[in-house]
Amino acid sequence: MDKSLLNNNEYSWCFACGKDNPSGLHMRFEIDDDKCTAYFTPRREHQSYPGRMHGGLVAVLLDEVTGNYLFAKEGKPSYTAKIEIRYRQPLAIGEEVVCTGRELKRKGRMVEMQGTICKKDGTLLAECLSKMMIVDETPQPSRKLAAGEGEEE
Ligand SMILES: CCCCCCCCCC(=O)SCCNC(=O)CCNC(=O)[C@H](O)C(C)(C)COP(=O)(O)OP(=O)(O)OC[C@H]1O[C@@H](n2cnc3c(N)ncnc32)[C@H](O)[C@@H]1OP(=O)(O)O
Repeated sequence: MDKSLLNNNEYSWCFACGKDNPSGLHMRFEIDDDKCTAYFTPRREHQSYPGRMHGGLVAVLLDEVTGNYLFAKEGKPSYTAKIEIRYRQPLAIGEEVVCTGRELKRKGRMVEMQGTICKKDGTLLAECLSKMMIVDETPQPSRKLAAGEGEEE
């Protein structure tokens, strides 16, 4: 993959992985031939009921680790068209988890992905099956965001 893509300012505000997003999760990834891996420790601000990560944010982890695999492999964006999640056990606040995204199969631009989140001992906490549509968008040229851009008045 062209690593400059990840430094492109157009992508650096992604809620899950953008380095410039102060409210984001700041996920980081390792890309192998057949999978993408991310390590993440939920913090208190990610909580729903006491001690457990919000389910919507668990979905973000799964969506991102699968989407990032394709982003790295294809060098262009893919949009989530469908995602189905099985929440098996809570993600505990303060306990690191391992997120993994893999491609299952593809037909044309539509790719079926599998995502998992496990404890470090391998216990499965959550998993997803998703469909992602690869789009033929050339990444936008990198540009410096003007101060305050994207913020509400
Ligand atoms: C910074 C780096 C970050 C990297 C990681 C990112 C991870 C996060 C990803 C996201 O958050 S993406 C944002 C959330 N998702 C969206 O905003 C997607 C919104 N939906 C769309 O934009 C469009 O619906 C979509 C691009 C998914 C598809 O539109 P298209 O115009 O390209 O396709 P079209 O609707 O013409 O359908 C093409 C084919 O796909 C099929 N299809 C479309 N959606 C489907 C679906 N959901 N399930 C099954 N099939 C589907 C459709 O039936 C059709 O089949 P046929 O070719 O056989 O006719």
